[in-house]
Parts: sequence; structure tokens; C-alpha cells
Amino acid sequence: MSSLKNSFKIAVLPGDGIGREVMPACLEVIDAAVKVAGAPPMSFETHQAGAQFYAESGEALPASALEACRKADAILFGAMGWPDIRFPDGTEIIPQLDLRMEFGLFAGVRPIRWFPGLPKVLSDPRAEGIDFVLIREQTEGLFYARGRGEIRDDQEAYDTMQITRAGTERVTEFAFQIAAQRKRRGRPGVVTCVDKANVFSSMAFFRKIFDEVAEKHPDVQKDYAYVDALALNMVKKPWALDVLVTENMFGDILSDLAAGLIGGMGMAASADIGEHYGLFQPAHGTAPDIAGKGVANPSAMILSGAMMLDWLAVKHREPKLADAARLIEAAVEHTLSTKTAVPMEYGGGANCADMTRSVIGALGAVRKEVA
Ligand SMILES: NC(=O)C1=CN([C@@H]2O[C@H](COP(=O)(O)OP(=O)(O)OC[C@H]3O[C@@H](n4cnc5c(N)ncnc54)[C@H](O)[C@@H]3O)[C@@H](O)[C@H]2O)C=CC1
Ligand SMILES: CC(C)CC(=O)C(=O)O
Ligand SMILES: [Mg+2]
Repeated sequence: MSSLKNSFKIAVLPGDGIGREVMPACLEVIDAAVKVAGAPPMSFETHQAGAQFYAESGEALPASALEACRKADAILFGAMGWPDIRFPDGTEIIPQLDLRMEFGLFAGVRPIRWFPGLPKVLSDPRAEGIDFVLIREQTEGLFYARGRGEIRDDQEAYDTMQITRAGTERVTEFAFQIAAQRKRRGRPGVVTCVDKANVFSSMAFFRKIFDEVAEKHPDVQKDYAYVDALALNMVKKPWALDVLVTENMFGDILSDLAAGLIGGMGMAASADIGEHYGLFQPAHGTAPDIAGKGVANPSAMILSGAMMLDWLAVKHREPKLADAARLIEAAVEHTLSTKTAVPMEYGGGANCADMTRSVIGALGAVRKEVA
């Protein structure tokens, strides 16, 4: 049975800094791609939130924005946070963490794949085979400490790592399912549990639950790595990785390292997935060092938009949305591999608007190869 929906409502939170620059690029590309694919259109409803909005209004995440997210079919998110704008207690304004809790967005899905046109960061030719996905637990782990930490006196401070059975079961189950899907597409089908089980009880518990979940997936191999060794292997032989599952903070750090393997944060697409909601955002932040210049690489935001279309395609049984996602991916690859536009992030001359124009221009060219 196919979808009965003839349009999709998307809550759009551009946020701060380059979030406000890459979001329009993403919306334009999605609009164009769904038209080319003959898929149902998206209706975008934009809401202001984040640090810069807080400075203007005194609110970081207005109730109206939250409500729009709740009612939407999916959420598109740019980036939030600005070093100089803080809450009165000195903490940074990062409502994305509240959204992860509010909507139970437990799985941070961060795919890393090299394709022609991306910088060859590693000289080994096998680096052309980099194709892995990092699944980051996003509702507990060391981020549990946010708002709960304690600076006891001038000598001591404490933060707590929380690992629960339920939280670990759902994220590891998710990782095994992703590995099984990837195996059907010819990938190895291996989930690596990334932890520090040799030192921390919380991490030993994470690994124990991982083992229990692995038992239910005999078709997928399991593997383990301590996070320090994994960081080494991510640089030495990333082509050997398939699916990684890890706690919140380790995943945060490793996903930026992983982005470095394919040229930088401008390629780092990401999805925050929960049982009922999906929020799609690049893994990068607001990039205060380049914000306002129009030079950001919008590819990560655009590819996060493609991840949203894929998620909607499955949820609403609408294959044309998956066609639109394939078109977007192919158009980004075509733009980079033909060097129609080389992002300034890699030393090229293409700014955010040039990249957007080129990707939209490539949709027609890739239509036949995707069909
Ligand atoms: N999901 C989110 O909304 C995130 C928000 N943040 C917030 O963003 C602010 C800045 O954080 P940073 O640590 O500087 O991380 P960042 O990811 O914003 O920037 C790191 C480096 O990558 C570059 N970069 C990032 N995205 C790029 C793009 N699309 N094209 C070209 N270059 C790009 C930046 O110019 C910078 O040199 C902070 O307030 C932080 O809390 C940080 C990470 C994620
Ligand atoms: C504000 C940050 C904690 C978000 C972040 O770095 C991320 O989502 O990767
Ligand atoms: Mg991060």
C-alpha cells in the first residue's frame, strides 16, 4: 500500500550562524528534487530558535517552535549555539540537546562515505572505500551530566555518565538493524561496540547489553573496540569499518574525526532518530569563524535533507520520496566529482550559493542514472 499523504509538513529551525545560510540551500534543493522525482511536495514552516533568537527575544526554544516540531512530519535543523551568547548562569544555548530529550531522538545516525571529488585526506588508495556509519546514543551517556554537574568547590568538579538498559538496548538494536540493511546492499554486516569497558563500569554495562542484543542478530557479526584504539583505526584503516555504536560523548568526538576523513564538517550529514520523530541536521555547528560570509559548504545540510526524505519514504510508504533522496545524493556527487563547483572548504572557489545552484543544476543530469 502506498502513502495516502499528498504533502508533508516540515518544521524548519535554521538556528544560528551558518545554520541560517545552509538551511535555505537545503530547502531549495529538496523542493527541486521532489519536483523532478514526482514526489509529494514539502510544506516548510520556519521557526526561529537558538542563541541569536535568545539575544533578541529572551527565549531560546519558544513553545510555538516546539509545538510546530511536534505537529510536523519531520524536523529540519540547521545548527544552534553561539560562543558569546549564554544563559545568565554562563551555560551555552544549545536547544538541540533539549529537542533530543523532548522527542526521544536516541539514535544519532552519522554516515561517512568517500566518493570521487572529495578530498583524499588519506594517501592510501583503500581510503576510496571508506563507507561506514556511526550510531551515537543521544539521550544519556556522559551528556546526562548536562545541567546536573557539580563544581563542588575551587578544587573539585563532577559529571555523571548514565547508561541504562533501555537506552542501550534501543540504540544497539537500531545499530544491528542498520547493519542488516547494509549487508543486504553488499556491506560486511558488522557492528562494532565502541566503549571503554576496561575502565568504566558504565561502559562494561553498555558492552554487556550490546552482547545480549547481538544474540538476537546471528546474521550480523559483532565486534568490540576501545574508543582510543578505534580513534587510531579510524585514521589508519577506516575502510575496514561498517557500523559503530557508542555512547553520546564518544560518538560526538568520533563523528567529527570521521568527518575529517572525507574533507570536513561540510560533508557530515546526520539524522536524529527516535521511535516517533525524526530530526535531520548536519553534524556541524554554527561555525562562528566563517558565519556571515556565505562561504559555508551546504552539502552536509543538503544530504541531511536527503536522509529526511528516505526516512519519510519508509515511514509513509512513499517510494518517490526515496527517489528524490537518491537524486539529491547523486546531484551532490555529480557536482563534486565533475568539479562543477568545488567548495571553499576544500580550497575551491564555490560559496554556499554556488554549491546550491550547481546541485540543483545537476538534478536533471543525474535523473537518468538514478532512474
Ligand atoms: N548541532 C549543532 O547545532 C551543533 C552546534 N555547535 C555549536 O556551534 C558553535 C561552534 O562550534 P565549533 O566547535 O566551532 O564547531 P563547528 O562545527 O561549528 O566548526 C568547526 C570547524 O568546522 C568548520 N565548518 C563547520 N561546518 C562547516 C561547513 N558547513 N562548511 C565549511 N566549514 C565548516 C568551521 O568553520 C570550523 O572551522 C558552538 O556554539 C557549538 O556549541 C557545535 C556542534 C554541533
Ligand atoms: C551542541 C553539541 C553538543 C552538539 C554536537 O556537537 C553534535 O550534535 O554533534
Ligand atoms: Mg558534535
